[in-house]
Amino acid sequence: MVAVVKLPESRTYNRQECITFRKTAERFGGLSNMAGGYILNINGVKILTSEALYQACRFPHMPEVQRLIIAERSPMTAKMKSKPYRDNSRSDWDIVRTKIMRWCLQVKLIQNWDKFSKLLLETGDLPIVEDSRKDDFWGAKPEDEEFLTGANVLGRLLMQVREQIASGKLTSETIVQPLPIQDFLLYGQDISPIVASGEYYPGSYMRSLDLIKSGSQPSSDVDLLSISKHELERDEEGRSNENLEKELVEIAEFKFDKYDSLQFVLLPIVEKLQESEHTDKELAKLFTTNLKQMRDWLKRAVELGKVRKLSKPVRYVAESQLPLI
Ligand SMILES: Nc1nc(O)c(N)c(N[C@@H]2O[C@H](COP(=O)(O)O)[C@@H](O)[C@H]2O)n1
Repeated sequence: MVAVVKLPESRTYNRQECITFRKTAERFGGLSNMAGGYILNINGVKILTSEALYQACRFPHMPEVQRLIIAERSPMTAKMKSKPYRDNSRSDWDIVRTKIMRWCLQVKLIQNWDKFSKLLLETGDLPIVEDSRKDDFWGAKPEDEEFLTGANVLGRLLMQVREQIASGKLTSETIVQPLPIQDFLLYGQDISPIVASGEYYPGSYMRSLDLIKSGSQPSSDVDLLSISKHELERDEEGRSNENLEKELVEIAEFKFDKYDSLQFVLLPIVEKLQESEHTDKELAKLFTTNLKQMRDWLKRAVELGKVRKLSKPVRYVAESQLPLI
């Protein structure tokens, strides 16, 4: 069955009554996805522009293509890199691309709060329009000196985000949740909730992700406990309730500060280290993050008394070696 995608209606804008942008060096050029200076961090991966992020989202099933796009310094080249593979974009691309673009803009905002919120608010309540020579879906094309016509979807999304800032719905503290769509992946990993600092909650930690997807946010040990209870009820892998009870207790026994967002990160790392010891490099690779970030997490886990650092060679092991399963 072929899905029919309804295209948004086209509008005509009077240039004099709008904020328009075409080149990134212009007064409002920072609104463009091509603008530099708005660095993003998704799952511990540094991404230079929202354009590169948006294009990478086409290919959750082709991590090697995502890497090619993200490795590019120039946003335009990142877009060009996606061109040869476009026919292999995720099959529901036309249905999800607008949602993905909104999510990309929210991520750009949260991780560049001061600069991007200021720029958006400086547009007042004027219509925002991407002035594009050839794209009347994301932007609007000039009719003449005065008028532009197009669906201007990017401009409309920017106006929505502006409204969300003004109403306080989006703040610098907001956690941008991953979209509830199939295969929302970066380099084969579920995309994790996004926070301003770029701190990464590994997507492999399905218990917290399940909870997030179900609409509530884990905020304390109690919530983590209830996730495990949930798992207890729906375990289909033949794991005995007794062992799962043990896991429940193990997880509950972590005494993280309730506001310590690291709780989502450290639990899966400690779980991994309960299976066997690992070096920091191995862990960084396993959790697809950089070495410095992994060392910071391990330092915190050691401080919390959950992980022991062994020497010669340096490696890590969980303090509690009790098997979880
Ligand atoms: N080719 C091109 N040149 C520019 O200067 C642009 N601003 C854009 N537009 C941006 O391209 C993205 C959409 O890409 P798809 O065509 O959907 O792959 C989006 O960020 C537009 O704002 N394109």
